[in-house]
Amino acid sequence: MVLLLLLPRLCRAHSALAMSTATGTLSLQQPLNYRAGCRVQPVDGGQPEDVYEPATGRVITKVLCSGEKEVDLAVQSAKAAFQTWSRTSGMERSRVLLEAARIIRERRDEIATLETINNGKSIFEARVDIDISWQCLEYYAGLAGSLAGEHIQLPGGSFGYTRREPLGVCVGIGAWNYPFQIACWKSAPALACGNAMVFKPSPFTPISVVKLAEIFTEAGAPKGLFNVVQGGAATGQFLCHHPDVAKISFTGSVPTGVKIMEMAAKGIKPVTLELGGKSPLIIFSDCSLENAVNGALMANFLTQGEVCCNGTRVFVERKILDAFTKEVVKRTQKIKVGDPLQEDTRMGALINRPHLERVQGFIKQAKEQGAQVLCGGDLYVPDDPKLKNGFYMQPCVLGNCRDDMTCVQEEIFGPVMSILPFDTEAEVVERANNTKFGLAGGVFTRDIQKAHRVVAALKAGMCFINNYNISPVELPFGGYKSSGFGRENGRAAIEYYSQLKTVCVEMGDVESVF
Ligand SMILES: NC(=O)c1ccc[n+]([C@@H]2O[C@H](COP(=O)([O-])OP(=O)(O)OC[C@H]3O[C@@H](n4cnc5c(N)ncnc54)[C@H](O)[C@@H]3O)[C@@H](O)[C@H]2O)c1
Ligand SMILES: C[N+](C)(C)CCCC=O
Repeated sequence: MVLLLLLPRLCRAHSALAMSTATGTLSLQQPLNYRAGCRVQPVDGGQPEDVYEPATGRVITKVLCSGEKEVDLAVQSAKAAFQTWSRTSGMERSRVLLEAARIIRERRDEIATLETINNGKSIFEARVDIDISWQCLEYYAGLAGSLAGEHIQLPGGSFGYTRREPLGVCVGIGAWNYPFQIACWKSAPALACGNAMVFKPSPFTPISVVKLAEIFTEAGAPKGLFNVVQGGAATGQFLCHHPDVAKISFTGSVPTGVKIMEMAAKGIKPVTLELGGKSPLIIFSDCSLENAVNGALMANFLTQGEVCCNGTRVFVERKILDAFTKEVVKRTQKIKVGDPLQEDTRMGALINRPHLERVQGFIKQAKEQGAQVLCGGDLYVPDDPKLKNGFYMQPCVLGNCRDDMTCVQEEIFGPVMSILPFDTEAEVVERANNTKFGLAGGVFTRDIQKAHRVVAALKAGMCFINNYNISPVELPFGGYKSSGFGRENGRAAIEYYSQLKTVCVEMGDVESVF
């Protein structure tokens, strides 16, 4: 049965999906832009682009890319909302964020289902993403009421104080791997600080973020506080160049990050860049092997390996190389690939056909360069006929890798783990840092001094000891080197969505030097 949603303009009602939505059945016709508290069709823009369900390869809707006029309308809508929102107290903002968090929690399954259908990740994981999303809103709701400056005493009873003020209209540009979560990681601190936002998701995953926009409105946010424009590079450029935009927060690839920074430089706009990675995971022989194997799987195979902070360079101390490799291969072969809406599936479909082919190309090149495929790497065609055009592959473990191979140097953004033996701590730290990236890193060992020594030496923004890829929203997340700068989550993100005003107050007479 095809579920057809013909709801052209949805200003009040939240558009609930039937929870029985199954793989291969969803078809959407709702507008995907959101402005001034309503779903709207863009007033200008280019050709519609197909939006896929990766699990089946079906087109589920078309996205209309917003042009310059639509982008301007969205920015003006945000600017108007900013006038009122920026004057509210932190406690008032907190209430809206808490209510939005509550609604997300209530609609967890519905949003997770949409995310799974549009992204291809398993429903099991999508639910975790939605949990992290509402937790993020709750966390910044908690901080909103305590945002404050300081009071500084000066000579003669004079004093100064600082005010933490919002920036204005912030732009969020997202990648396709965590569509809803990325939008929450950006909007929650932005709105908590008193900003308004225009968000542009990836054109591959345009759907779930509009749900977030509806939820903010339903939670009591002023109309226009959170707007959505759709499209790719051209739409993103209109946003970045817009003179009324105060800040750009970007999640995506390094090459696009460079372009974003160049555009932002022209307008002296601050940027947060959450970019790619090729992170090291270091397994010492004194680790718990079971935990290390679990950690390596977590570091490589969530969301079909399409995760920025994945620990894809797995350095294993030679003494345990065989035991670790044997176990990791055995466990990888057991990962259930298939229909992402099935409860027991643990790996769904990659985002689209070109990306699947790109990942396959990396594996082919790895073999040509001397790597050994220890398991997986082939395309996977599920038995279910409705899934036969989906974008599946078997998770892959590569052995016999060297640091100079392309599979070890470049971000593959797919389910491909490279195993690299090492002998000493000094050697592995040097090799781990020998990369242009610096997003994350991990260490497995029972030696607590060694663990802290090694993470201190890693040139990476997010380090894990004896775990990998967990995401408490209380912890700042972001990169070193080419993986970007600025931080999302934690108290640190407040710095990137606010500015400090200093007020100097004279309590005596002015002593003029003239
Ligand atoms: N560090 C992080 O937190 C994080 C999180 C998720 C993904 N990523 C990275 O994202 C990449 C994969 O995502 P992707 O393929 O969507 O990246 P991408 O750079 O192709 O696109 C990201 C976003 O930028 C937009 N865009 C593209 N060109 C633009 C331009 N010239 N001006 C303005 N906007 C433009 C896209 O439409 C999309 O919304 C990987 O490298 C991954 O590591 C990083
Ligand atoms: C939630 N994770 C797994 C830490 C991923 C964060 C976003 C990176 O792509």
